[in-house]
Amino acid sequence: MNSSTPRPAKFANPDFVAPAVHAYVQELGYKESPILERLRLETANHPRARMMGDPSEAALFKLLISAMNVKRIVEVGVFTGYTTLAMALNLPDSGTIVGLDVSEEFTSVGKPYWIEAGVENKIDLRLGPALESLDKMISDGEESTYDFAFIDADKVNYEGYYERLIRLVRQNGIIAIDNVLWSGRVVDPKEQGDDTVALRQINKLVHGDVRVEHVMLPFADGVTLVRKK
Ligand SMILES: C[S@@+](CC[C@H](N)C(=O)[O-])C[C@H]1O[C@@H](n2cnc3c(N)ncnc32)[C@H](O)[C@@H]1O
Repeated sequence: MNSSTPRPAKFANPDFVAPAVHAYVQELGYKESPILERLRLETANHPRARMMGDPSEAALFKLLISAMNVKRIVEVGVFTGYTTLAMALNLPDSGTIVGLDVSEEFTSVGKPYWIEAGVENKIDLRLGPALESLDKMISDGEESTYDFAFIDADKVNYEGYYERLIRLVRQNGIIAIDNVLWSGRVVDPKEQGDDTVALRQINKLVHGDVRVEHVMLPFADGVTLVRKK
C-alpha cells in the first residue's frame, strides 16, 4: 500500500468513538512505515490478532520517545512485537528496549521484522513471567534507570507491574498503561470480570497516587500516561 492509499479501518471501533471519527483518525491521524504495516498485516492473520496494540498508540509512543530523548524502555507484553518495533525504530543506536513476555511463539513472529529493520540489537527480549523479570531488574540495581515503560500484558497483574515500574523509571520518566477503558467496560457496573475489576483498580490507584502526574487519553482502548514526579 502506498502512502496515498487510505489505510483500511482495521481496528475495532471503540464504543466511545463515533465510527466516522474513528475512520478519519485511522486515515489521517498518524503515519505508519511500510515495515510496521507488513508486521501489522501478518499479525492480523494471527488467531490472537486482537491483542495487538492500536497503531495510533504506537505512533504516540514513537513520537514521545524521540521528543523525550528516550534511551531505555521496558515493555511488559510484546505479543508479535509491533509496538516493540515501533519504539525501537525511534530509539538511538545506543538505546535499549527490554521486552517482557511469556510466549516464544508470539514473539517469534516479530523477530524477522526486527532484524530486517536493523533494530534487533536494541531489543532485549526476556521470556518468562513479567513480575519475575521486573523483580530481577530491581535486584540487579536498575532502579530509576528507565525513561519509558509500557504496560500491556495480563490485566490482573497491572498493579504489580505498575508498582515495580514506578521504581525502575527515573524521575520525569513515563509509564504508559494500555486498555484502561477496556472497550468501555470499566464504566458498566454489570461487568465484574477479573480483568475489568483489575483495570478499575489500577485507574483508581493512579488517580490517587501522589508520586505521579497522569492523564487518561480516551483513544485506542484508553491509554493513561503517567509521569513519575
Ligand atoms: C496485549 S498483548 C501485547 C501487545 C503488544 N504490546 C502490541 O501492542 O502489539 C499481551 C502480551 O502479554 C503477554 N503476557 C501475558 N501474561 C504475561 C505475564 N504474566 N508475563 C509476561 N507476559 C505476559 C502475552 O503473551 C501477550 O503476548
